[in-house]
Amino acid sequence: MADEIPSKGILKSEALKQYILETSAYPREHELLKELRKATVQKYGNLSEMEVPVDEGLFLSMLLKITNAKNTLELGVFTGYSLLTTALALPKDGRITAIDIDKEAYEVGLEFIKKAGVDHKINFIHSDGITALDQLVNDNQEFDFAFADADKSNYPNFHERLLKLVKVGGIIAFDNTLWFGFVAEDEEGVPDHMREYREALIEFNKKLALDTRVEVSQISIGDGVTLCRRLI
Ligand SMILES: C[S@@+](CC[C@H](N)C(=O)[O-])C[C@H]1O[C@@H](n2cnc3c(N)ncnc32)[C@H](O)[C@@H]1O
Repeated sequence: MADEIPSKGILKSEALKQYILETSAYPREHELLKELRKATVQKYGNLSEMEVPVDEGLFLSMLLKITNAKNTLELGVFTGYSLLTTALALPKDGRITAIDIDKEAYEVGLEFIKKAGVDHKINFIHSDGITALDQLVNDNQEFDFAFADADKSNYPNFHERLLKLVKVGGIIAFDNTLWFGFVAEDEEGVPDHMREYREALIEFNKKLALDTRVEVSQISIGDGVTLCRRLI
């Protein structure tokens, strides 16, 4: 199929990816995350590649715990793999504001979120990201952590708003910043439907590198997560 998504990852080989998943990630994956992953494949087939991979989920979960995050924001929910991961990682009184234009996909995951007993932590906003973020800025909301995983061409616009919403010292994490490794490949080798985001992410990565308002660390997990710690 022309619009198929390649298998996610930037590792040297598919075998190494499988090694990581089978040795340390799958054995640690919460039962309901496993169920959600299966239900997503069943309903969405190859599009289930949009979910954060299991090893990245474990990384995000640990990051939330070591930073003692309590009030978080998620942009780009899909069926909720990263959302359920976050909800499981946060303390009992933790809160996640989750934004997506696609409510149907969120509802696929909601069943598993409820089964896990963490739905009370979630405030789902069915909206386009920019509109919802502008509203949160107007309402003077403040977050400890934000995970951005919606449309990649909007990352610069999300970033400006997230810098107002995440507290100084808090983390903004941008997913897919190495875009299946395509950011380091010539455009000719990139499937047509993935070129726009490749270009956008190349520009965004350059911008972030020069952005003195944040400390930046490019994590080579999944297909790249960039952590920005707000400095001012
Ligand atoms: C890569 S998926 C998110 C995957 C999710 N984090 C997970 O772990 O399963 C991207 C999601 O962003 C949503 N999206 C894309 N553009 C958006 C926008 N401008 N505003 C809000 N949501 C958007 C899509 O509907 C899709 O569900």
